[in-house]
Amino acid sequence: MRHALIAVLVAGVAAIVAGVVTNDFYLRILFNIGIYFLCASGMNVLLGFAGQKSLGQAGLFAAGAYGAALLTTSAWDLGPWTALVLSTVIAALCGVLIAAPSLRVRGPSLAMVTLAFGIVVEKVVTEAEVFGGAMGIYAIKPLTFAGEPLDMTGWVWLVIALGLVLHLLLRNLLTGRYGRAFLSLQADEVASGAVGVAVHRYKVLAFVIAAASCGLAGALVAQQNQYINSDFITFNLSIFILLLVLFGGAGSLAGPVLGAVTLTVISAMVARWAWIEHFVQGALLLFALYVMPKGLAGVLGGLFRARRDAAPRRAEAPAADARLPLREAPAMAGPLLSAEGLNKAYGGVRPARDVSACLTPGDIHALIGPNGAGKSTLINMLSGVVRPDSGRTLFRGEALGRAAPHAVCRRGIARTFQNLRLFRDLSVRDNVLLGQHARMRNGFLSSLLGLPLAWREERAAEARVAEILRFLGLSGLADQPAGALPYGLQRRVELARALATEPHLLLLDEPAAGLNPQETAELGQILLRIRDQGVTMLLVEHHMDLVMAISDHVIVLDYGAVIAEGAPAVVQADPRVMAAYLGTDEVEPEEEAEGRVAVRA
Ligand SMILES: Nc1ncnc2c1ncn2[C@@H]1O[C@H](COP(=O)(O)OP(=O)(O)OP(=O)(O)O)[C@@H](O)[C@H]1O
Repeated sequence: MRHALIAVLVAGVAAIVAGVVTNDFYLRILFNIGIYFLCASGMNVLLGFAGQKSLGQAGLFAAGAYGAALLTTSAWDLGPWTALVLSTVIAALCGVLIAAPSLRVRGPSLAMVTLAFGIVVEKVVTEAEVFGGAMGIYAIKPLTFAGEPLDMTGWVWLVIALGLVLHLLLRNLLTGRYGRAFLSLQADEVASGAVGVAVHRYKVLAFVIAAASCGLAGALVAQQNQYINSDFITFNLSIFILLLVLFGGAGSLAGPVLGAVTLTVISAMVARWAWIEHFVQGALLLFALYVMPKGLAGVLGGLFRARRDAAPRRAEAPAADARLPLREAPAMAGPLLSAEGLNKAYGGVRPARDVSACLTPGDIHALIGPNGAGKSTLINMLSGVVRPDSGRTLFRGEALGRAAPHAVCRRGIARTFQNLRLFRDLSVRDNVLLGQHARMRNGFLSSLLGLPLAWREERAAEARVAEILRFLGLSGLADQPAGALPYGLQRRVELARALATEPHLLLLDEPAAGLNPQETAELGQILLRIRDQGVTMLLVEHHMDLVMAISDHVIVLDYGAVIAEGAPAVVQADPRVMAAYLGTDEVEPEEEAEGRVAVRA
């Protein structure tokens, strides 16, 4: 509520200023601030939250502007308000178009593709007859109120009102489930999919939001000016929109307003010297990138934030009475998971050769084998990160097929990674809340509108996360950035995040890697408690003491094939296992006869 009140207050003050000012030049500056704020708000979702770099926003601005122009001047002859809505929708659809490459390319390549989109649109609107060529389109219908076209003050009030509504809607969206999902995309797409975020869908959504807000701004500009031509649609505009977000503070809710106000005023001040305007923009971009990586919002936030006491960096003892949240599921007979004849080859390397395995529910299964045996590859195939070349996996009796990682997670398989994949800049709580992503029922509209369902789901997820943190002794660290914790605790946070998906099956890829002996022993106790609460586990581990102490069933891989499996003691005594670990094909007959073969890591 406090945030909403401040936003209403700022908008109210701006509206009063607009009501008092009579000078058309100043009113136009206020109008431009509103227009750039709309562009920056959407772009902030795309760049600041989802981390997708787009240099083609001018093309989306054009989609809105020319959409409004054509809809009100051509044979359609629609009313200006209808045209405003439809042109925003057209721009949003164009957003889907430029989102498509983002599903295949990333980083600089994506920036290049979006840049090309902007250039193509610029050329098309300059050359094509339907867009009026270089002359553009005239006599666009302006918006009206009570039958009268809006005057300049009316236009400013309108953009303030639209800006306020957009800000409050995006604030609802970004402070909950959707905002966390966007941030997870920016941090690590693989981990994002593994916690149940539909990576492609969320990328497209971020592009659509940015496109719709830019298109809305474009349509408003066309309707206010009552004409549009290709001079509006320049590469410079795309850079300016990017700069608005970077300078204001990417990923901050206050960033767009700070960027829009500062840069519009600076632009207006230097506008009379066109050559200086571009120079100033370039200099500001460099300044923002090098001196204030978090933009103005970051600088101001640093000034006003009270100094925090040195944060505790130690976990407390796990709470014995804490209960993990578990998903309801009908009881089933038979194995929880069975892999049948899985094969995978990377060129000449074959990390999976006809691998079959059966995981009974309620047990800790260990997957061991020498380095390069194919353990991680098997975990990757079971979690949807890697597609097997052949074979199939049945989970709870149903084939996993070619399910993507987020879909596998939704079915009840969670995982951790050999090389930690935490969302390092997010707090421990947010990391674990991301684990709850697929368990929450609030969709896009209820989140955007801040409906009670969204609040209820958020509160319920927070309560479940608090219980998981208690279970693992991490409650005192909930507000710490995950990346700032000692390594052993980061491993525990990753485990907490996986548990928050409420899995039936937990795949743990070397959870004890990098832990000291005491931490390894504590981990063993935690895994036993997790099993006792009903979660089945498949554990890849090199620490044989841990494996032998806690596993109910051990599978041994060598050169991508299962060479032994069974109870720990049986596997320990298997000569083939010994041979695999020692790198020999032979085992001394008397050793085998005496059962003296021990597995060593
Ligand atoms: N994406 C890939 N491209 C090419 N080769 C790969 C790929 N992923 C794995 N491999 C190869 O497959 C083999 C098995 O790798 P994998 O990581 O599954 O083994 P591992 O048993 O988990 O090993 P470690 O215990 O060292 O982690 C290795 O030779 C590895 O180099």
